[in-house]
Amino acid sequence: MPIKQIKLHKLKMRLNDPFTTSFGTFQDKEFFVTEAVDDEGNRGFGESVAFTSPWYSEETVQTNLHVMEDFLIKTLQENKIEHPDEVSELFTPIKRNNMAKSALEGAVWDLYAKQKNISLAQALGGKKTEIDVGISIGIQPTVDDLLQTIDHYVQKGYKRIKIKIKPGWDIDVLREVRNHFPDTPIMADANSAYTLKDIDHLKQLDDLNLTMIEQPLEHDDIVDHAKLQAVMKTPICLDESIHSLSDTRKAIQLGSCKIINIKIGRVGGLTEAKRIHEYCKDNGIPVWCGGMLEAGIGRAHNIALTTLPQFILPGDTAGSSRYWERDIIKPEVVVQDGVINVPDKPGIGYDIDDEALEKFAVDVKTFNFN
Ligand SMILES: O=C(O)CCC(=O)C1=CC=C[C@@H](O)[C@@H]1C(=O)O
Ligand SMILES: [Mg+2]
Repeated sequence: MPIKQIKLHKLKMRLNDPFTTSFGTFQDKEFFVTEAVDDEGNRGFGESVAFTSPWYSEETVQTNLHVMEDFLIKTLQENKIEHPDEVSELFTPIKRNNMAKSALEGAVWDLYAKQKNISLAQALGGKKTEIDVGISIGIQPTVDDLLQTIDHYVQKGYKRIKIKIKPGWDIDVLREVRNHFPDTPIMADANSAYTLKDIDHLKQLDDLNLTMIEQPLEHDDIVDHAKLQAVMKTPICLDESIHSLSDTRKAIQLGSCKIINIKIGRVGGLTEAKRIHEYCKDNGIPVWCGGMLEAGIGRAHNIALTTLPQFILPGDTAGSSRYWERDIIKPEVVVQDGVINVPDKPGIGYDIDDEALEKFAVDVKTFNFN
């Protein structure tokens, strides 16, 4: 699948609304659309997910650019790739920087699927033709705002509601939510806002029939989470702690969690995401596909991954309009009654809106291959 050229389109897009988590609030999103072109003119696309500040992980838009242009693209230029699974192997000597790796690997996967004239879902081995999705709601100004926002999305049929929590905005708020929505699948994402000192406080969550509590403790912990899971009925789901199949194996063996949130960028790409999926399937661990407020290309990759069988819980892949007035793909991702129909066109299955790509681009770098 010889690549002739890689392009890094740096985009800046404004979210419809500010997004608040236990770390803070932002509304402008900068990221890279990666483009891999072959000598037949096929174009494969990926999308980076690191934010402009290192609050979710150690990576940022700037570190992604540095590692892609100074290391990863060189590695792709120096090696002939026959299958996208080879990319993560080639990138192994470069430590961590998973989001940079994933952004480029995603473009290679999309290019490969287009060259084979199959959908990305088929290339990954996925069989589902539609996927159930939930929605993630950032921290709201008041409980009433939260209840109204939840009601809006429950009426739209989203299959699960994810609520951000942090000390001072947790048990009472969730109790209020549960009173208003007694039968709706509800989960909470703490983004590492608690420690084991909060163990008794967190155990109150067990009365609220949550589907899970996501990443309650430190962003790189699996030992304390095992201690917490041992005394909590509510399943713990790990997000930030899981960067690889190796982390997954250790977390499952230690009993640190009962559910894994797989984010393609966080684990270094689709090949590693597939490996984590297979391990969880073999060990009876449900997985779901997390989100990083992606634009349409990242959303399309998440949809393709979610067609694999162990993605049995609704993920965070909402419709494009959840975040964007205008997306960079055509058609946009649409959710109907909490369901997305998986596109069966070659590759990611959505066309790139080149006009939108140009409109939101603040810089484009081109790397030619010999
Ligand atoms: O992309 C989406 O719709 C979900 C986004 C989301 O919930 C998150 C994105 C990034 C960090 C966190 O705030 C949170 C998460 O941890 O899953
Ligand atoms: Mg999370």
